[in-house]
Amino acid sequence: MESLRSGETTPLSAGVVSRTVRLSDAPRPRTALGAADPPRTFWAAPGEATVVGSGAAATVRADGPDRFRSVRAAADELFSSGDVHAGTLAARPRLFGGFSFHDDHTGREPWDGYPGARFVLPRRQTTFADDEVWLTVNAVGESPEEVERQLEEARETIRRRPTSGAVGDPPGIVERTETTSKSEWCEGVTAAIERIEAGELRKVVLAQALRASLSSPLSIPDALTRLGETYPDCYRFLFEPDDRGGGFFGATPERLVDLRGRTVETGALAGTTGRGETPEEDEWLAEELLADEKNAHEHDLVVGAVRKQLEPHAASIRTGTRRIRRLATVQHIETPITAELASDEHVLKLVEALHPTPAVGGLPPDRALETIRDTEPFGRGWYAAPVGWFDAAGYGSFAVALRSAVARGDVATLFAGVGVVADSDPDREWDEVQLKYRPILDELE
Ligand SMILES: C=C(O[C@@H]1C=C(C(=O)O)C=C[C@H]1O)C(=O)O
Repeated sequence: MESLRSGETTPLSAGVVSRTVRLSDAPRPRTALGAADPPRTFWAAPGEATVVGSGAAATVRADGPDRFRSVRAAADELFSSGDVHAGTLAARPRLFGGFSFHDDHTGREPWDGYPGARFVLPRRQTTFADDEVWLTVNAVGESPEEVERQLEEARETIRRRPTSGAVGDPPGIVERTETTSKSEWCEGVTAAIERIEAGELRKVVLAQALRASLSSPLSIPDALTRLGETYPDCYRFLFEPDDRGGGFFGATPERLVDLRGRTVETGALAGTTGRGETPEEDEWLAEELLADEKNAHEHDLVVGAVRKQLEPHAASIRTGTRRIRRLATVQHIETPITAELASDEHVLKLVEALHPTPAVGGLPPDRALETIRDTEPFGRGWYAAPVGWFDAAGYGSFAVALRSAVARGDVATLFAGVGVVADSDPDREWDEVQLKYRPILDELE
C-alpha cells in the first residue's frame, strides 16, 4: 500500500478510496449545498478552491486539551493508505472541520452536537477551482469499483437536478434575547479593566451572544451566497453536526494560519472602527484608527504574541506592513506575518501553538481565559476558534471563526467580541460588539 502523501494512485482498496470527475454541466456552490446531505460542509476562502461537502465518508472527533493531537493521530491513521484518483490537487482528500474555543468545552445548548473537535472527509464533494468544477466520491474500505459506480450515479443525479431559483430574502427576526444586558456588560468590562490596572492582565477579549428567533427557518446556502457577495475576501464556512440539520456558519476576515510546504502565512487582525458615510469619512476613520494609541497597543500585543508562538518552529519570520482591512461593516488594523519553518510540521501543530491568539483570547493567555470563563454567561463553543481543513501531507488552511452564528430551524445564536485593554470604554466596546453582529444580523432581518 502506498501513502496518500505521494499523491499517486495504487490499485489497492484499503483506507481512503477517492474518485473524481470533472463536471461539464457544473452546478453553482449554492445549488450543490442546497442539495447536500447532512452533515454538510462549506468552505470558501480567498485564493482557494470552494468546496461543498455532502455527508461523511469518515469523521474524526476529539475532546479536551489534547484534541489537536488526537485529531492528528486519527487523521494520520486514516490517511496512512489509500487509493486516490483526484484529477486535480484541489480535489485531493481533505478533512474539514474545527475545534472548540475552550479546552473544557461541554457542548451545551446551542452547541449540542459539536464536540471539542470534529473533522469530516466528505462522502461526496464538489470542488470549484480555477473555473472548473470537480465531483468526488470518497469512501473508506470500499472497493474502487463500488466508488466509481457511486460517482457515476452522483454525476447522473447532478445532471438531472434543476438549478435552484433566486436567493431568498432573510427570514426576519421576531424576538431577540441578549445573553448579557448592557449593565452586566459594563460591569464585566470594568472588572476586566481593574484586573489590567492591577497588573494581572494585559488584554482580554470579551464576547456576547445574541439569540434570534426567526419568523421562518434560515436557508444557510442563501445566507452564505449573500455573504460571499458582501464579504468576498472573507473566509466563509459551514459545519453541521451529524444528522441534526442547522449548522455553524459565518464569514470571518481573520486567518489563523495557512501552511504549504514550509511556508506559513498568518497575521494579526485587531483594532476596530466603523465605516464612514463617504469615502472621505472612511479615510478619516481609518487614519484615526491607525493613529489611536489604544488600538495600536491592542494590535501590537497580537503581533508580538503571534511571533512568539511561531518562533520555536521557524527558521525566519517576517512581519509585513500594518494596514487597514476595510470590510462592508467595519475597518480593522491588520499586519500580515509570514514564516519559513525550520523543519516539516503538521498544520495542526501550528493551529495548537497559535490558538487562541490575543485577538480573541488575551494576555497572558491563562489569566485571559480565566477572565473569559468568569465573565461570559454562555459557552463560546466553536466561536472564535480554529475552523478549516488539512490534507494527508499536513498542509492546510485555518481561519478564526468570527462573524458567525449557530442556526437550527428558526433559531440562530450570534457571537461577537472585543479586545479590552486598560483604556477601554465599556460603552464604546458595547457599540463595537453591535457592529460585529452586523454581517450575520443582515442575513436574518
Ligand atoms: C472578537 C472579534 O473580533 C476580533 C477582535 C477585534 C478587536 O477587538 O478590534 C478585531 C478583530 C478580531 O480579531 C469578533 O468579531 O467577535
